[in-house]
Amino acid sequence: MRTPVILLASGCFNPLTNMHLRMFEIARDHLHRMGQYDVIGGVISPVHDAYGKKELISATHRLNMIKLALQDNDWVKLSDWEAKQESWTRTRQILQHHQNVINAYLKSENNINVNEADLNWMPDNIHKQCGTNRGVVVKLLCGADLLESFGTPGLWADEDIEAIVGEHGLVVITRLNVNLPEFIYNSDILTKYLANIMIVTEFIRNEISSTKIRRALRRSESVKYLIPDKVIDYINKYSLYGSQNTKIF
Ligand SMILES: Nc1ncnc2c1ncn2[C@@H]1O[C@H](COP(=O)(O)OP(=O)(O)OP(=O)(O)O)[C@@H](O)[C@H]1O
Ligand SMILES: O=C(O)c1ccc[n+]([C@@H]2O[C@H](COP(=O)([O-])O)[C@@H](O)[C@H]2O)c1
Repeated sequence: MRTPVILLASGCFNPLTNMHLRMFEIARDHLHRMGQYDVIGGVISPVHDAYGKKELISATHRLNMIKLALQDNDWVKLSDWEAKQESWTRTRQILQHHQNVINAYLKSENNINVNEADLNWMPDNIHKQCGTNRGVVVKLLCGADLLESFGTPGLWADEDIEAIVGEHGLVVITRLNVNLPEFIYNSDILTKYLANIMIVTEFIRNEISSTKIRRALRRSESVKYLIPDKVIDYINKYSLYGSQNTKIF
């Protein structure tokens, strides 16, 4: 029997790009082709404002843009749990929270109090898709650069990396200039849990990044077809990313 999986992408989404949405599609295709997993949902979890990364705009705006971008998406949902915590939360805790909540909910057959915020990111027809006996695994969906950041000294705790890879698992999308097999080979922890790391090769190479989108916006260059139209309208409306009086349609 296939294991039900939710793919969770945590990051800045500053702003959300078409590549963020595409990551979910290619990861789901890949996992289904492998035959071992049943991807029952996708979750986008934008980072808390307190993460404090340069140029990070408020979570309110980032959440609103994701909501607009997902309006026509029938399987990827927004989770605002991380962004609404008191402060920044480690990725390990985010994965654990989502996995615990969904499994408790499934076991209880609706009889526990799940708060509104958590109901919002759960897949539609979750009971039908999973029944009560099949535990859902929440896997971290990320790009190769995020995996590479595991090697930045002092950034991630070793025990967190071990829990993320060992208890959840990674689905990693290739990115230009990152040699994933070599990076994994050089890490003892990653090699130990190799079976839990799925590498998804994006053959239709595409280097859209939020950094490049912000740069284009600052320079009044068009970002159409790189981010969803509704997100462009929102950026225009609130003059985000230095886009005042610019032509970004
Ligand atoms: N072009 C891409 N290819 C593969 N993965 C990507 C790509 N763009 C973003 N991602 C992944 O999406 C997740 C969320 O990323 P994030 O919001 O930090 O996007 P980003 O575009 O890399 O941001 P920034 O340019 O601001 O650093 C991360 O796991 C990141 O690796
Ligand atoms: O959990 C950790 O220890 C941890 C350490 C560094 C980064 N992260 C997460 O990694 C995500 C991407 O960060 P960044 O800086 O690459 O945009 C963001 O969601 C952070 O919360 C998480």
